[in-house]
Amino acid sequence: MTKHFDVLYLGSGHGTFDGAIPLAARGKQVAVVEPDLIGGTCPNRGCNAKITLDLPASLKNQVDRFQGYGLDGKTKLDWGANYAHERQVIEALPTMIGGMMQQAGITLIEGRGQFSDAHTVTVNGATYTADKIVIATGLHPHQLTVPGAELTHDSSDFLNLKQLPEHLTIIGAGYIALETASMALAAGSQVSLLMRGDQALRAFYQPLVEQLLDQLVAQGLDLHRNWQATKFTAAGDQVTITSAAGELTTDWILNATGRDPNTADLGLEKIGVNFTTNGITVDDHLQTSVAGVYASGDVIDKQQPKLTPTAVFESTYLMHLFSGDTTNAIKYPAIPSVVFTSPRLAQVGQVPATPTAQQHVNLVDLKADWYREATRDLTGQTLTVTDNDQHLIGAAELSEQAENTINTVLPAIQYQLTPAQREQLVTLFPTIGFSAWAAI
Ligand SMILES: Cc1cc2nc3c(=O)[nH]c(=O)nc-3n(C[C@H](O)[C@H](O)[C@H](O)COP(=O)(O)OP(=O)(O)OC[C@H]3O[C@@H](n4cnc5c(N)ncnc54)[C@H](O)[C@@H]3O)c2cc1C
Ligand SMILES: NC(=O)c1ccc[n+]([C@@H]2O[C@H](COP(=O)([O-])OP(=O)(O)OC[C@H]3O[C@@H](n4cnc5c(N)ncnc54)[C@H](O)[C@@H]3O)[C@@H](O)[C@H]2O)c1
Repeated sequence: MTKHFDVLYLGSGHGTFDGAIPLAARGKQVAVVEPDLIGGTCPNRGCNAKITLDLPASLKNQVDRFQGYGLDGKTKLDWGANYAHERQVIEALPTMIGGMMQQAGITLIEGRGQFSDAHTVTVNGATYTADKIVIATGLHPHQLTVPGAELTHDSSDFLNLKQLPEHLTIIGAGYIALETASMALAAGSQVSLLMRGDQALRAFYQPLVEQLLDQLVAQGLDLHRNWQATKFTAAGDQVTITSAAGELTTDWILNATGRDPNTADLGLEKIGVNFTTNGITVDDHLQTSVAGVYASGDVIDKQQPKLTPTAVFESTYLMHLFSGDTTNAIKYPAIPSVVFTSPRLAQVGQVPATPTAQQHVNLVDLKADWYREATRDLTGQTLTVTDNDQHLIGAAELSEQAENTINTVLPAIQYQLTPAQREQLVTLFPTIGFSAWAAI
């Protein structure tokens, strides 16, 4: 017998569960289809796994900076123990998230979903119908097409390494490439990073990106610009990478050249859901080209960064839409982003390469703040961008605590606080929050 639901989600990541759980708790009949680990990329092979491995790496760098300033004796990162801790932290997450869904009354269906019509999905031969179906199938690592590409590895493979290679080579210059380089350098690997062009982290404020690259090079990064791999060849236990610029032989290669939307084999063409190579096309209510079929999270073709906070915001919006709380179009807030390198690079809002007459840019050295002297965090900068009425409209920072600076100033941007209103918000002293608030 075909089971019918109010809402059925394809995928169980943040694009689904942050909205699906409260939706089911409000009495809607909800189903979630998932072929893999419950919770999707972020908990299992993304944010949570990565940050657990990174925290000791960034802490090690902080301890190193305090040598001769109150600490005596450098520390060593034990990758095997770091990996074991990562597993301990993340292994329980699928059961925890699945338990929260079941407790709310959600039916979990194991398997890969495929549309047979706009209201019907088949999973392992069984048929399920729903008034509304949400496609939240996320992304998968981009595959290189040059000969020998099967000799490279993806970010999940890296997060599962019990032991780091002596010489790691990373292809790409985005989030995953730089975060992995930062961790591996702290763990003592030799790291080469091959940039296809001349710019890393294209969406970020480039003067700060260049400072970040300088700092990683100072930590030992072997950085090659304009170096495009044309071939990979096995060389004993190693792999040789060929490019027009020369050859490089290495122990292990991370392909960090981006992630592509999971739009294949869903039956989208059959039911008429439009999509591009960047994801599923949606309107301002996250509805696809087919009535009753929605999309949420990374799989959407959008301008906003494909991050967990964006996926959480979208799944929560859909929960309100499906519950009848709103009929309004989605209105995205200022969405912050951070690269978890050491130092971190974080930003939010407008960070113009060439400011207009309405954008006033102020770039200040961390050194100007006494608290950064106390934290031995002295080499980055803080960027603030204000409009003609002194509202904060953008901010960025390169520092070990940049994520906390940007989190602190978010309300000033989102609610367009005036200088007088900002004065009414008093932060703890001495903290990074105080420094951040003082900077705006
Ligand atoms: C290494 C790495 C580190 C990251 N670090 C951060 C970070 O620090 N901060 C941050 O904000 N973001 C980070 N991200 C991005 C973040 O993980 C994603 O933005 C987030 O997971 C998006 O959630 P989602 O639900 O849209 O997709 P996913 O979490 O990818 O979930 C999609 C789910 O759909 C399932 N699925 C696929 N096809 C089907 C089908 N046919 N039927 C049913 N289910 C299907 C998949 O198995 C998957 O579980 C990171 C990503 C990676 C890869
Ligand atoms: N801290 C975070 O929030 C975080 C961390 C990791 C991943 N993520 C998310 O995961 C996703 C994927 O991250 P990513 O770093 O793989 O993608 P990305 O888009 O950030 O970077 C891809 C990089 O690969 C390069 N590239 C593309 N094709 C190439 C080729 N053929 N040869 C060489 N270089 C090539 C690009 O120029 C770019 O530098 C993003 O959506 C990102 O938002 C976020």
